[in-house]
Amino acid sequence: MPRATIGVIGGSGLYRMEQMTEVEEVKVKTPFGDPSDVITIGKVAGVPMAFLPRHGRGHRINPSAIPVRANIWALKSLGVEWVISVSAVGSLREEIAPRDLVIPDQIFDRTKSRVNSFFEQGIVVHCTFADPFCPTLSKLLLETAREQGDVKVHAGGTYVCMEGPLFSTRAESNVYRKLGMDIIGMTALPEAKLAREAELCYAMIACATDYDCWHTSEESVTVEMVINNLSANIANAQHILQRVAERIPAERSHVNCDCQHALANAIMTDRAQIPQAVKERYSLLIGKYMS
Ligand SMILES: CSC[C@H]1O[C@H](OP(=O)(O)O)[C@H](O)[C@@H]1O
Ligand SMILES: Nc1ncnc2[nH]cnc12
Repeated sequence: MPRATIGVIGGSGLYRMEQMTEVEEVKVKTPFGDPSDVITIGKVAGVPMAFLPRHGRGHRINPSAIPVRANIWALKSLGVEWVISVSAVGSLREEIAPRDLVIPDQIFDRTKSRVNSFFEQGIVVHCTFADPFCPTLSKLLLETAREQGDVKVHAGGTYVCMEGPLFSTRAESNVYRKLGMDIIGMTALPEAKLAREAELCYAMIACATDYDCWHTSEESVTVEMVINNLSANIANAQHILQRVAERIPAERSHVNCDCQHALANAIMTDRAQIPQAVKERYSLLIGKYMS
């Protein structure tokens, strides 16, 4: 299997990495079923990168049905340490206009029916999740995005993750604004949680495509609106991915961030009481903590 330390999860509008060379397609099997699609591994700006479209090519998978555990597990098993999510979002702020980019720093959970953890039975794990995005990777994305010049980039912001697939009501949209949320989407969770449990550094390029439905002088969000604004957004995001690839440290162990040690103090269960079968099932994630 080819390997890469950088993984990109493409959202709405990003189903392939056009600038990737030496491309190989890999089908990864995981204990949690098949990922959303084959993973393409190749080089971007000479740097190995893995790419997975979260809704599958052709946008076949609903936000609530994305096999997120399989996606994150598959990336981890290919050697990925850094995950960049590209996501379409609605704006809940006047100053975040459609086609702007946001590098968010917080998430608020409004999902209802999602599996949020790898760990089911036989082991109890509580990871710290106060800061859901990796500060190191977010800073790199922000600096790189700011060099784009022709696009407005917002530093930080709270992404409210709704269940979907319908967009919000106007009442919900207004409440999110009052609560201090900045952008809205349907996919950051459980992706960010599972990335944390897998000790991956996870950050997001959020592409604002619409003003959701709170804005009194703009039309309420439609898929057509999202698609029209996405093409410009995705072109910008692809440039950023190309530039950031060269800047991501080759050796993550030299970086001062907690993501890579997320399980170090999180496993509650007495090691002697974790069944051998559970240790083996999760060895990709917990193996280094079991000896
Ligand atoms: C097509 S608009 C709604 C859709 O777009 C976003 O997806 P992603 O985060 O994968 O770019 C949003 O979360 C919804 O899934
Ligand atoms: N307004 C919106 N609500 C939820 N997800 C979105 N993705 C893009 N725009 C969105």
